[in-house]
Amino acid sequence: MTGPRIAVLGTGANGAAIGADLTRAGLDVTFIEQWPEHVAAMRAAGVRVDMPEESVVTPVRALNLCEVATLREPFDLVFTLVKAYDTRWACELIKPLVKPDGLVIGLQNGMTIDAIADIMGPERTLGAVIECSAAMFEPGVVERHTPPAKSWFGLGSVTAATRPREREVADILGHAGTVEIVEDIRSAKWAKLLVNAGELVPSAVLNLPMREAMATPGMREFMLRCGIEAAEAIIATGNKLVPIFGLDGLDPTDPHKFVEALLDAVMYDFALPHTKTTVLHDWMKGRRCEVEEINGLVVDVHAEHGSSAPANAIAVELARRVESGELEARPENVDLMVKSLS
Ligand SMILES: NC(=O)C1=CN([C@@H]2O[C@H](COP(=O)(O)OP(=O)(O)OC[C@H]3O[C@@H](n4cnc5c(N)ncnc54)[C@H](OP(=O)(O)O)[C@@H]3O)[C@@H](O)[C@H]2O)C=CC1
Ligand SMILES: CC(C)(CO)C(=O)C(=O)O
Repeated sequence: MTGPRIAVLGTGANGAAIGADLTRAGLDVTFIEQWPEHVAAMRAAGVRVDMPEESVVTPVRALNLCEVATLREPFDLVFTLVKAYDTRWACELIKPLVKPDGLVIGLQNGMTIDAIADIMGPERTLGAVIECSAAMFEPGVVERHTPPAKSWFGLGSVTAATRPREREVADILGHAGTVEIVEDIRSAKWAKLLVNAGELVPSAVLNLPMREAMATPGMREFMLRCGIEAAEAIIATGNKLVPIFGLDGLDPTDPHKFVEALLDAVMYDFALPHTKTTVLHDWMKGRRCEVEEINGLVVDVHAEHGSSAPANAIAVELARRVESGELEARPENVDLMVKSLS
Protein backbone atom coordinates (compact mmCIF):
# COMPACT_ATOMS: atom_id res chain seq x y z
CA MET A 1 0.00 0.00 0.00
CA THR A 2 1.29 3.42 -0.91
CA GLY A 3 0.53 7.10 -0.76
CA PRO A 4 -1.76 9.00 1.56
CA ARG A 5 -3.76 7.40 4.32
CA ILE A 6 -7.38 7.47 3.13
CA ALA A 7 -10.72 6.86 4.90
CA VAL A 8 -14.03 6.27 3.19
CA LEU A 9 -16.61 7.33 5.74
CA GLY A 10 -19.91 5.68 4.81
CA THR A 11 -19.41 2.61 2.69
CA GLY A 12 -22.91 1.95 1.41
CA ALA A 13 -23.56 1.58 -2.31
CA ASN A 14 -21.30 4.34 -3.63
CA GLY A 15 -18.81 4.42 -0.75
CA ALA A 16 -18.08 0.69 -1.06
CA ALA A 17 -17.81 0.85 -4.87
CA ILE A 18 -15.41 3.81 -4.80
CA GLY A 19 -13.47 2.51 -1.80
CA ALA A 20 -12.97 -0.81 -3.60
CA ASP A 21 -11.58 0.99 -6.67
CA LEU A 22 -9.11 2.95 -4.54
CA THR A 23 -8.07 -0.18 -2.65
CA ARG A 24 -7.46 -2.08 -5.90
CA ALA A 25 -5.32 0.82 -7.09
CA GLY A 26 -2.94 -0.09 -4.24
CA LEU A 27 -3.87 2.86 -2.00
CA ASP A 28 -4.04 2.74 1.80
CA VAL A 29 -7.84 2.79 2.33
CA THR A 30 -9.90 2.24 5.49
CA PHE A 31 -13.67 1.72 5.21
CA ILE A 32 -15.69 3.16 8.14
CA GLU A 33 -19.27 1.97 8.28
CA GLN A 34 -22.34 2.03 10.53
CA TRP A 35 -24.04 -1.16 9.28
CA PRO A 36 -22.52 -3.99 11.41
CA GLU A 37 -23.60 -6.86 9.14
CA HIS A 38 -22.00 -5.09 6.18
CA VAL A 39 -18.69 -4.70 8.05
CA ALA A 40 -18.80 -8.37 9.05
CA ALA A 41 -19.50 -9.43 5.45
CA MET A 42 -16.67 -7.26 4.07
CA ARG A 43 -14.23 -8.65 6.62
CA ALA A 44 -15.24 -12.21 5.77
CA ALA A 45 -15.30 -12.03 1.97
CA GLY A 46 -14.33 -8.53 0.79
CA VAL A 47 -16.59 -6.24 -1.22
CA ARG A 48 -18.21 -7.71 -4.31
CA VAL A 49 -19.12 -5.10 -6.93
CA ASP A 50 -21.47 -6.42 -9.61
CA MET A 51 -21.30 -4.29 -12.78
CA PRO A 52 -23.04 -4.82 -16.12
CA GLU A 53 -19.97 -6.46 -17.69
CA GLU A 54 -18.12 -7.97 -14.74
CA SER A 55 -18.14 -8.71 -11.06
CA VAL A 56 -15.07 -7.79 -8.98
CA VAL A 57 -14.25 -8.91 -5.42
CA THR A 58 -11.87 -6.70 -3.42
CA PRO A 59 -10.51 -7.54 0.04
CA VAL A 60 -10.79 -4.35 2.13
CA ARG A 61 -10.00 -3.05 5.61
CA ALA A 62 -13.38 -2.31 7.21
CA LEU A 63 -14.12 -0.80 10.62
CA ASN A 64 -17.35 -0.32 12.53
CA LEU A 65 -18.14 3.26 13.57
CA CYS A 66 -17.60 2.27 17.19
CA GLU A 67 -14.03 1.20 16.34
CA VAL A 68 -13.00 4.68 15.18
CA ALA A 69 -12.02 5.47 18.76
CA THR A 70 -9.34 2.76 18.54
CA LEU A 71 -7.56 4.43 15.62
CA ARG A 72 -4.37 6.34 16.39
CA GLU A 73 -2.81 7.24 13.04
CA PRO A 74 -4.56 10.19 11.39
CA PHE A 75 -5.82 10.34 7.81
CA ASP A 76 -4.62 12.55 4.96
CA LEU A 77 -7.87 12.29 3.01
CA VAL A 78 -11.41 11.40 4.07
CA PHE A 79 -14.13 10.84 1.48
CA THR A 80 -17.58 11.21 3.07
CA LEU A 81 -20.31 9.07 1.49
CA VAL A 82 -22.77 8.95 4.34
CA LYS A 83 -26.20 10.32 3.52
CA ALA A 84 -26.24 14.14 3.44
CA TYR A 85 -28.14 14.33 6.74
CA ASP A 86 -25.41 12.33 8.48
CA THR A 87 -22.60 14.67 7.37
CA ARG A 88 -22.29 16.82 10.50
CA TRP A 89 -21.95 14.05 13.03
CA ALA A 90 -19.73 12.05 10.67
CA CYS A 91 -17.34 15.02 10.39
CA GLU A 92 -17.32 15.51 14.16
CA LEU A 93 -16.53 11.80 14.54
CA ILE A 94 -13.58 11.86 12.14
CA LYS A 95 -12.24 15.36 12.93
CA PRO A 96 -9.75 14.22 15.61
CA LEU A 97 -8.34 11.76 13.06
CA VAL A 98 -7.78 14.21 10.19
CA LYS A 99 -4.22 15.57 9.85
CA PRO A 100 -3.82 19.35 10.25
CA ASP A 101 -3.24 19.52 6.48
CA GLY A 102 -5.74 16.73 5.73
CA LEU A 103 -8.81 17.14 3.54
CA VAL A 104 -12.40 15.98 3.88
CA ILE A 105 -14.10 15.54 0.51
CA GLY A 106 -17.92 15.47 0.45
CA LEU A 107 -18.78 12.95 -2.28
CA GLN A 108 -22.52 13.22 -1.76
CA ASN A 109 -25.69 14.71 -3.11
CA GLY A 110 -26.90 17.85 -1.34
CA MET A 111 -24.93 20.95 -0.36
CA THR A 112 -22.77 19.12 2.15
CA ILE A 113 -19.79 21.43 1.54
CA ASP A 114 -21.26 23.89 4.03
CA ALA A 115 -21.58 21.34 6.81
CA ILE A 116 -18.08 19.99 6.15
CA ALA A 117 -16.51 23.46 5.98
CA ASP A 118 -18.32 24.48 9.19
CA ILE A 119 -16.79 21.60 11.11
CA MET A 120 -13.43 21.07 9.40
CA GLY A 121 -12.80 24.65 8.25
CA PRO A 122 -12.81 25.61 4.54
CA GLU A 123 -9.07 24.99 4.25
CA ARG A 124 -9.63 21.30 5.07
CA THR A 125 -12.69 20.89 2.81
CA LEU A 126 -13.21 19.97 -0.82
CA GLY A 127 -16.60 19.70 -2.49
CA ALA A 128 -17.61 17.14 -5.07
CA VAL A 129 -20.43 16.33 -7.46
CA ILE A 130 -20.98 12.59 -7.75
CA GLU A 131 -22.51 10.80 -10.71
CA CYS A 132 -22.07 7.15 -9.90
CA SER A 133 -25.14 4.95 -9.83
CA ALA A 134 -25.15 2.04 -7.39
CA ALA A 135 -27.36 0.12 -4.98
CA MET A 136 -26.71 -2.11 -2.00
CA PHE A 137 -29.29 -4.43 -0.51
CA GLU A 138 -27.10 -7.28 0.66
CA PRO A 139 -24.18 -6.74 3.09
CA GLY A 140 -20.87 -6.79 1.22
CA VAL A 141 -22.45 -6.66 -2.23
CA VAL A 142 -22.80 -3.57 -4.46
CA GLU A 143 -24.82 -3.42 -7.64
CA ARG A 144 -22.97 -0.75 -9.62
CA HIS A 145 -24.72 0.53 -12.74
CA THR A 146 -21.95 2.93 -13.78
CA PRO A 147 -18.56 1.21 -13.85
CA PRO A 148 -15.55 3.54 -13.56
CA ALA A 149 -15.58 4.22 -17.32
CA LYS A 150 -19.14 5.60 -16.95
CA SER A 151 -18.82 7.40 -13.60
CA TRP A 152 -18.17 11.15 -13.37
CA PHE A 153 -17.03 13.41 -10.53
CA GLY A 154 -16.67 17.18 -10.33
CA LEU A 155 -14.19 18.33 -7.69
CA GLY A 156 -13.52 21.81 -6.38
CA SER A 157 -12.45 24.09 -3.55
CA VAL A 158 -14.46 26.39 -1.35
CA THR A 159 -11.35 28.50 -0.70
CA ALA A 160 -8.34 29.39 -2.83
CA ALA A 161 -6.09 27.83 -0.16
CA THR A 162 -6.96 24.29 -1.30
CA ARG A 163 -6.65 24.88 -5.06
CA PRO A 164 -3.09 23.45 -5.15
CA ARG A 165 -4.42 20.19 -3.61
CA GLU A 166 -7.18 19.55 -6.16
CA ARG A 167 -5.03 17.68 -8.70
CA GLU A 168 -3.71 15.26 -6.03
CA VAL A 169 -7.27 14.35 -4.97
CA ALA A 170 -8.52 14.21 -8.58
CA ASP A 171 -5.77 11.71 -9.43
CA ILE A 172 -6.85 9.47 -6.55
CA LEU A 173 -10.56 9.71 -7.33
CA GLY A 174 -9.66 9.09 -10.97
CA HIS A 175 -9.39 5.37 -10.09
CA ALA A 176 -13.20 5.37 -9.67
CA GLY A 177 -14.24 7.46 -12.68
CA THR A 178 -13.62 10.56 -14.76
CA VAL A 179 -12.79 13.57 -12.60
CA GLU A 180 -13.15 17.18 -13.67
CA ILE A 181 -11.76 19.97 -11.53
CA VAL A 182 -14.45 22.64 -11.46
CA GLU A 183 -13.98 26.33 -10.87
CA ASP A 184 -17.27 26.95 -9.05
CA ILE A 185 -18.04 23.87 -6.95
CA ARG A 186 -20.99 25.49 -5.17
CA SER A 187 -22.80 26.12 -8.47
CA ALA A 188 -21.81 22.66 -9.74
CA LYS A 189 -23.29 21.01 -6.63
CA TRP A 190 -26.45 23.05 -7.08
CA ALA A 191 -26.64 21.82 -10.70
CA LYS A 192 -26.60 18.23 -9.42
CA LEU A 193 -29.19 19.15 -6.80
CA LEU A 194 -31.44 20.43 -9.57
CA VAL A 195 -31.39 16.96 -11.18
CA ASN A 196 -31.93 15.26 -7.83
CA ALA A 197 -34.91 17.53 -7.06
CA GLY A 198 -36.58 16.37 -10.26
CA GLU A 199 -35.71 12.70 -10.24
CA LEU A 200 -35.21 11.23 -6.79
CA VAL A 201 -38.30 11.75 -4.63
CA PRO A 202 -40.82 12.07 -7.51
CA SER A 203 -39.91 8.65 -8.96
CA ALA A 204 -39.60 7.05 -5.50
CA VAL A 205 -43.13 8.20 -4.56
CA LEU A 206 -44.33 6.04 -7.49
CA ASN A 207 -42.14 3.13 -6.29
CA LEU A 208 -40.82 2.84 -9.87
CA PRO A 209 -37.44 2.82 -11.60
CA MET A 210 -36.59 6.36 -12.73
CA ARG A 211 -37.22 5.80 -16.42
CA GLU A 212 -40.61 4.18 -15.85
CA ALA A 213 -41.54 7.05 -13.56
CA MET A 214 -40.60 9.63 -16.16
CA ALA A 215 -42.59 7.78 -18.83
CA THR A 216 -45.75 7.94 -16.68
CA PRO A 217 -48.12 10.53 -18.21
CA GLY A 218 -47.64 13.95 -16.64
CA MET A 219 -44.51 12.98 -14.71
CA ARG A 220 -41.90 14.36 -17.11
CA GLU A 221 -43.52 17.79 -16.71
CA PHE A 222 -43.67 17.42 -12.93
CA MET A 223 -40.02 16.36 -12.72
CA LEU A 224 -38.94 19.23 -14.96
CA ARG A 225 -40.96 21.63 -12.85
CA CYS A 226 -39.08 20.50 -9.72
CA GLY A 227 -35.80 21.02 -11.58
CA ILE A 228 -36.80 24.46 -12.85
CA GLU A 229 -37.79 25.59 -9.36
CA ALA A 230 -34.35 24.43 -8.22
CA ALA A 231 -32.74 26.41 -11.08
CA GLU A 232 -34.64 29.48 -9.84
CA ALA A 233 -33.21 28.84 -6.37
CA ILE A 234 -29.71 28.62 -7.86
CA ILE A 235 -30.10 32.04 -9.44
CA ALA A 236 -31.79 33.53 -6.35
CA THR A 237 -28.82 32.49 -4.19
CA GLY A 238 -26.38 34.21 -6.56
CA ASN A 239 -25.05 30.93 -7.94
CA LYS A 240 -24.85 30.12 -11.64
CA LEU A 241 -26.21 27.48 -13.98
CA VAL A 242 -22.96 25.68 -14.76
CA PRO A 243 -22.79 22.49 -16.83
CA ILE A 244 -21.76 19.25 -15.10
CA PHE A 245 -21.17 15.64 -16.24
CA GLY A 246 -18.76 16.95 -18.89
CA LEU A 247 -21.66 18.27 -20.97
CA ASP A 248 -20.88 21.22 -23.16
CA GLY A 249 -22.93 23.50 -25.31
CA LEU A 250 -25.56 24.09 -22.59
CA ASP A 251 -27.09 27.57 -22.67
CA PRO A 252 -27.40 28.97 -19.11
CA THR A 253 -29.68 31.73 -20.40
CA ASP A 254 -32.33 29.11 -21.19
CA PRO A 255 -33.05 27.47 -17.78
CA HIS A 256 -35.76 25.20 -19.20
CA LYS A 257 -33.47 23.60 -21.78
CA PHE A 258 -30.60 23.55 -19.27
CA VAL A 259 -32.68 21.61 -16.74
CA GLU A 260 -34.03 19.24 -19.39
CA ALA A 261 -30.52 18.42 -20.66
CA LEU A 262 -29.23 17.61 -17.17
CA LEU A 263 -32.24 15.49 -16.23
CA ASP A 264 -32.01 13.54 -19.48
CA ALA A 265 -28.26 13.02 -19.07
CA VAL A 266 -28.70 11.29 -15.70
CA MET A 267 -31.80 9.43 -16.86
CA TYR A 268 -30.43 8.08 -20.14
CA ASP A 269 -26.60 8.31 -20.01
CA PHE A 270 -25.94 7.25 -16.42
CA ALA A 271 -28.95 5.31 -15.11
CA LEU A 272 -29.96 1.93 -16.51
CA PRO A 273 -33.57 1.07 -17.46
CA HIS A 274 -34.09 -0.63 -14.08
CA THR A 275 -32.23 1.95 -11.92
CA LYS A 276 -34.19 2.93 -8.84
CA THR A 277 -33.05 6.03 -7.01
CA THR A 278 -31.07 6.27 -3.80
CA VAL A 279 -34.30 7.63 -2.19
CA LEU A 280 -36.24 4.52 -3.14
CA HIS A 281 -33.37 2.35 -1.85
CA ASP A 282 -33.76 4.10 1.52
CA TRP A 283 -37.48 3.47 1.62
CA MET A 284 -37.05 -0.17 0.57
CA LYS A 285 -34.74 -0.53 3.60
CA GLY A 286 -37.10 1.36 5.93
CA ARG A 287 -34.62 4.26 6.16
CA ARG A 288 -35.27 7.97 5.79
CA CYS A 289 -34.23 9.78 2.62
CA GLU A 290 -32.49 13.06 1.75
CA VAL A 291 -35.67 14.96 0.86
CA GLU A 292 -35.01 17.83 3.31
CA GLU A 293 -31.49 18.33 1.90
CA ILE A 294 -32.76 18.34 -1.71
CA ASN A 295 -36.39 19.36 -2.33
CA GLY A 296 -36.65 20.91 1.15
CA LEU A 297 -33.67 23.17 0.43
CA VAL A 298 -35.33 24.41 -2.77
CA VAL A 299 -38.54 25.20 -0.86
CA ASP A 300 -36.58 27.02 1.87
CA VAL A 301 -34.55 29.12 -0.57
CA HIS A 302 -37.72 30.20 -2.39
CA ALA A 303 -39.37 31.10 0.92
CA GLU A 304 -36.34 33.19 1.94
CA HIS A 305 -36.61 35.09 -1.34
CA GLY A 306 -40.37 35.67 -1.15
CA SER A 307 -41.27 33.14 -3.85
CA SER A 308 -42.62 29.61 -3.80
CA ALA A 309 -41.67 26.18 -5.14
CA PRO A 310 -44.98 24.29 -5.32
CA ALA A 311 -43.69 21.15 -7.07
CA ASN A 312 -40.85 20.71 -4.58
CA ALA A 313 -43.24 21.43 -1.70
CA ILE A 314 -45.43 18.55 -2.91
CA ALA A 315 -42.38 16.28 -3.14
CA VAL A 316 -41.46 17.16 0.46
CA GLU A 317 -45.01 16.59 1.70
CA LEU A 318 -45.36 13.23 -0.06
CA ALA A 319 -41.95 12.02 1.16
CA ARG A 320 -42.92 12.93 4.71
CA ARG A 321 -46.20 11.04 4.33
CA VAL A 322 -44.41 7.96 2.97
CA GLU A 323 -41.88 8.04 5.78
CA SER A 324 -44.56 8.45 8.45
CA GLY A 325 -46.32 5.36 7.09
CA GLU A 326 -49.43 7.30 6.13
CA LEU A 327 -48.88 6.90 2.36
CA GLU A 328 -47.62 3.84 0.50
CA ALA A 329 -45.19 4.55 -2.35
CA ARG A 330 -46.99 3.25 -5.46
CA PRO A 331 -47.67 4.16 -9.10
CA GLU A 332 -51.21 5.37 -8.27
CA ASN A 333 -49.65 8.36 -6.45
CA VAL A 334 -49.06 10.03 -9.80
CA ASP A 335 -52.22 12.11 -9.43
CA LEU A 336 -51.01 13.48 -6.10
CA MET A 337 -48.16 15.12 -8.00
CA VAL A 338 -49.49 15.80 -11.47
CA LYS A 339 -53.04 16.96 -10.63
CA SER A 340 -51.88 19.10 -7.76
CA LEU A 341 -50.04 21.38 -10.18
CA SER A 342 -52.65 21.58 -12.93
N1 LIG B 1 -26.76 5.32 -4.94
C1 LIG B 1 -26.64 6.12 -6.00
O1 LIG B 1 -26.84 5.70 -7.14
C2 LIG B 1 -26.24 7.54 -5.82
C3 LIG B 1 -26.10 8.10 -4.57
N2 LIG B 1 -25.61 9.39 -4.47
C4 LIG B 1 -25.39 9.99 -3.17
O2 LIG B 1 -24.29 9.33 -2.53
C5 LIG B 1 -24.45 9.42 -1.10
C6 LIG B 1 -24.40 8.01 -0.53
O3 LIG B 1 -25.53 7.31 -1.05
P1 LIG B 1 -25.63 5.73 -1.24
O4 LIG B 1 -24.30 5.17 -1.48
O5 LIG B 1 -26.74 5.48 -2.17
O6 LIG B 1 -26.12 5.37 0.22
P2 LIG B 1 -26.40 3.99 0.98
O7 LIG B 1 -27.71 4.12 1.67
O8 LIG B 1 -26.17 2.80 0.13
O9 LIG B 1 -25.27 4.05 2.05
C7 LIG B 1 -25.15 5.15 2.92
C8 LIG B 1 -24.97 4.63 4.31
O10 LIG B 1 -26.23 4.19 4.79
C9 LIG B 1 -26.01 3.16 5.73
N3 LIG B 1 -26.76 1.99 5.32
C10 LIG B 1 -27.12 1.64 4.08
N4 LIG B 1 -27.89 0.55 4.10
C11 LIG B 1 -28.04 0.22 5.41
C12 LIG B 1 -28.76 -0.79 6.09
N5 LIG B 1 -29.49 -1.69 5.43
N6 LIG B 1 -28.71 -0.81 7.45
C13 LIG B 1 -27.98 0.10 8.13
N7 LIG B 1 -27.28 1.10 7.52
C14 LIG B 1 -27.32 1.14 6.19
C15 LIG B 1 -24.58 2.96 5.82
O11 LIG B 1 -24.13 3.79 6.87
P3 LIG B 1 -22.94 4.79 7.05
O12 LIG B 1 -22.69 5.37 5.71
O13 LIG B 1 -23.36 5.86 7.97
O14 LIG B 1 -21.82 4.01 7.56
C16 LIG B 1 -24.14 3.39 4.49
O15 LIG B 1 -22.79 3.53 4.49
C17 LIG B 1 -25.80 10.13 -0.87
O16 LIG B 1 -25.60 11.50 -0.67
C18 LIG B 1 -26.53 9.89 -2.20
O17 LIG B 1 -27.53 10.86 -2.47
C19 LIG B 1 -25.27 10.12 -5.56
C20 LIG B 1 -25.39 9.60 -6.81
C21 LIG B 1 -25.96 8.29 -7.03
C1 LIG C 1 -28.09 7.73 -10.14
C2 LIG C 1 -29.25 8.23 -9.33
C3 LIG C 1 -30.24 8.94 -10.19
C4 LIG C 1 -29.94 7.00 -8.76
O1 LIG C 1 -29.63 6.67 -7.50
C5 LIG C 1 -28.85 9.17 -8.24
O2 LIG C 1 -29.15 9.01 -7.10
C6 LIG C 1 -28.11 10.38 -8.57
O3 LIG C 1 -27.70 10.58 -9.72
O4 LIG C 1 -27.93 11.19 -7.66
